[in-house]
Amino acid sequence: MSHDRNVETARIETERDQSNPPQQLLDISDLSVTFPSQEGPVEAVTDVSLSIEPGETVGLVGESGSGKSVTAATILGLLEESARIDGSVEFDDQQLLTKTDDELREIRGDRISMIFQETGSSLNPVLTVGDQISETIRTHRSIPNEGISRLETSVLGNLLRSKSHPTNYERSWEQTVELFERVGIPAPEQRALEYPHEYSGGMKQRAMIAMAISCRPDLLIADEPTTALDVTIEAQILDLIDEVQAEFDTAVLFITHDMGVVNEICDRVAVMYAGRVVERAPTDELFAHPKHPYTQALLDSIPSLEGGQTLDPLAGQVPDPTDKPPGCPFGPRCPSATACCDARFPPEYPVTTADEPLPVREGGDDDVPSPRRNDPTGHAVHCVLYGSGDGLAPRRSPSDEDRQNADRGRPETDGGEP
Ligand SMILES: Nc1ncnc2c1ncn2[C@@H]1O[C@H](COP(=O)(O)OP(=O)(O)OP(=O)(O)O)[C@@H](O)[C@H]1O
Ligand code: NI
Repeated sequence: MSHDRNVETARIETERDQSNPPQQLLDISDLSVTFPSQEGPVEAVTDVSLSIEPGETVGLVGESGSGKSVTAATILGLLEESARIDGSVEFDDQQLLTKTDDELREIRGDRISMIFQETGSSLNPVLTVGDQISETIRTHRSIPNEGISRLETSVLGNLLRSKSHPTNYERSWEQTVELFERVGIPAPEQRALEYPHEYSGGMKQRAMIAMAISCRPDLLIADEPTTALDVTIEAQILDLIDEVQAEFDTAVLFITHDMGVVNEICDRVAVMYAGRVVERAPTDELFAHPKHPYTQALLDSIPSLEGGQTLDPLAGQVPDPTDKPPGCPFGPRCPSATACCDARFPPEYPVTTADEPLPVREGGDDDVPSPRRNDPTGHAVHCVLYGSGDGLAPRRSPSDEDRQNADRGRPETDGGEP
C-alpha cells in the first residue's frame, strides 16, 4: 500500500512540476475573492488563473467592475480583512496568500511595486517629492536611516547634503535625483525639493514610476496608471514604462480598460468580464483572432486610429455582482448567445492546435464537455462551445449541430495557435 502511495505522490508531484513551471514569476491559480455585503456575499473575482514570466508585460483588461483592481489588490495583500480569498497566488514560488502583513510589506516595495491612477493620494502632500522617494530608497535598500526623523530630514536636507562626507541621506538623495533624471523629470534637483501640489499629473506619474523602480522590483503592478492623463502625456508615460521595463527587466501587470493601451505595451493579455478571465492570448493573436464575443466587442469599441471615433460602443452593462445571472454573465449582451448560455456558465476552454484530441472532463457536467486543463499556449476561451467568432447569430436554442460540437468539444479550430 505504502508503495502505491509513494507512486501516487510521485505522480502528483510530477504533475505539479509540469503544471507549475519554475520560470513563472507570478502564478495565480483559481483565485476567487468574495466580499461580505448587506445583500449577501459579493464574488468580485471568480476562478482567475494568470501567470507572468520574468520581464514580461501582461495586460489585464476589462470594463469597470470586472475585478481587475481586486485581483491586483489580492496580489499585493491589500484587501480588507473581511474579504474571503480562495485559490493560490505564488510569487517566485512563495505562496503570498499565507504571508503575514509584515512579510507582505517587505515584498511590496522591495520585489513588487505598484503605480495607480490616483497618484495624488499615493504621495504625501506635506513632504517634498524628493524626500518621499529618498526615504523609500533608504527603507528598502537597507541603507540604515541613522535615526533621522522625517521632520529632521526635511529641515536638515540641505545641510546634510552640503557635508563633504556622504551620509545615507545624501546618497539616497543623489539616487533620487538620478531616478528623476531617468524618468524624464526636468531640472531634477530643483523638482525633488518641490511638493506634490507643484507637480502636474504627468510629472506626478513620472515621480511615482521613479519611486516604484527605486527598489528595482521584479514585478510592477500598474493599475490604470494613465487613465487620468491626456493622450500625449499618456503616450509618454507608456513609453517610459516600456523603457524602464526593458532596462530593469521588470515584469509588468498592466491593468487597463483600454485595448489601445494594451496593444501598445503588452506581450500577452487576459480579458476579464464579471470577475472571470474569459480569454487570454498573446497580444498580436488576440487582436488578429479574438475568440470571445466580449473581446470582439471590446476591440470594436476602440476609437479608430485615424478619426478617433468610437466605432461600436459596447451596449449594456456589466451585471450587478450581487445579482449575477446563472449562466454566462456576458449572455445578456452577447450577439452569439444561445439558450444554453442562459442556463450555465460555459467552462473555460482552451484553443488548441488543430487535430489535437480534446480530453474529456472527469466527472464533469453531463452535456458540457470542455475540460479545464493546462493550456500551453496560454490561450483559453469560455464560450466557444456555444458559438462565437464567426457566428454572430441571434439568441437561439441550441441546434443539433451545437450539441454535436459540444460532444466533440469545440466547434471550430483555426489551428493558428502560436
Ligand atoms: N471592498 C469591496 N467590497 C465590496 N465589493 C467590492 C469591494 N471592492 C470591489 N468590490 C466590487 O468588486 C467588483 C470588481 O471591482 P474592481 O475594483 O476590481 O473592478 P475593476 O475591474 O478594477 O474596475 P475599474 O475599471 O472601475 O477600476 C465591483 O463590482 C466592485 O463593486
Ligand atoms: Ni480598477
